[in-house]
Amino acid sequence: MAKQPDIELVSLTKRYGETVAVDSIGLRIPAGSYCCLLGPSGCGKTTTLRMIAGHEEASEGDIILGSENITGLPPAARGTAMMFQSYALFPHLDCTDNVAFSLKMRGMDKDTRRARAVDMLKRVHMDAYAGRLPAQLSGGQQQRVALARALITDPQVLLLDEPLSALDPFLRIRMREELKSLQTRLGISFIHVTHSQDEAMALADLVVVMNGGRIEQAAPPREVFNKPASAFVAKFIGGHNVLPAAVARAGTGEGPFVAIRADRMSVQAGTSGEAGVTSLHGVTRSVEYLGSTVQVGIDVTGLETLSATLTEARFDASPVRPGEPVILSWKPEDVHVLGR
Ligand SMILES: Nc1ncnc2c1ncn2[C@@H]1O[C@H](COP(=O)(O)OP(=O)(O)OP(=O)(O)O)[C@@H](O)[C@H]1O
Repeated sequence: MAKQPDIELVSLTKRYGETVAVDSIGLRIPAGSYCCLLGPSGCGKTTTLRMIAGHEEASEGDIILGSENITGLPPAARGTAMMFQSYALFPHLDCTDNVAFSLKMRGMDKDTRRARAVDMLKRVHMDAYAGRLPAQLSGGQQQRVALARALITDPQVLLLDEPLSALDPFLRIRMREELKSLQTRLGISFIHVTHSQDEAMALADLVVVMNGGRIEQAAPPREVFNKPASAFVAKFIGGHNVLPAAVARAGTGEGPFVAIRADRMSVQAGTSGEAGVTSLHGVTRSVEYLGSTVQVGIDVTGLETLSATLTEARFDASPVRPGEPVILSWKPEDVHVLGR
């Protein structure tokens, strides 16, 4: 296989009038990565993706693929392909012709392009449906055809904008696994926009957390979870309590906040004893049974509601009820000082 290229964004910016949708971002995506752009609505994920695809002109900055600056190239000349939502399939064309469409545009003869389309349909396990119209397929099957249609041009980078959002939860997880295995088999980079933390954590080699047009953190999923760079990342990723450093007595001058994983918290009923360096008095607000874990919400005066995620066994050994006073504690080594 030819060496796949890295993709690099250099001071990439997009302005719409007064609105700065993407604010001078810098990012290197190593060849063969599964990269997820993650963030809340309006943070600039889609605009970034569309600039990489060439569907949106950059206001400033560069997009480099391997050694080539592709910033000014038209979409079809970039070596990228965008997977559009399944409803963008042509309703009057069967799966084979939908997938072969861009090859037709490139002037490839009918037999060759249909053979290549069927080959691509095989890769996404849809060759048995090659002669069906999109309306005769389930949502998940349509997604696979849309995927084959994007991959038929042999892109070096596949761009996906919320590809799983229209699917039901069961199918979403199945398609998620298929996307990952397809990316691994093809060995090309996928850049996937999502607002789902779970999706990004499950799929990505590189999670890029965006906020207000900027990149808050770009790192492998475990690093984002265990060492969030900022209070925003810790809160957005979830599973953390963000506390003022002074409250956690961790005021080291490095940042105003600390994060402590919710599954590293202990909860004890009662009020006895002083709140120490690693504990706080609070009142149980909620107890949610989630199957293998129990989520306990705790109100502490002056702070946002904190949470503790306990295994069912730990909870059962020392159960607490809503309204009950509790002591919430943690180990000093579980305190992660946030940079900002
Ligand atoms: N064509 C446009 N004209 C003006 N403003 C735009 C345009 N497209 C996007 N924006 C603005 O740019 C910002 C980033 O939008 P973008 O669609 O990239 O966000 P997003 O993170 O993908 O959000 P979502 O998850 O809701 O799709 C938003 O403030 C949005 O209102």
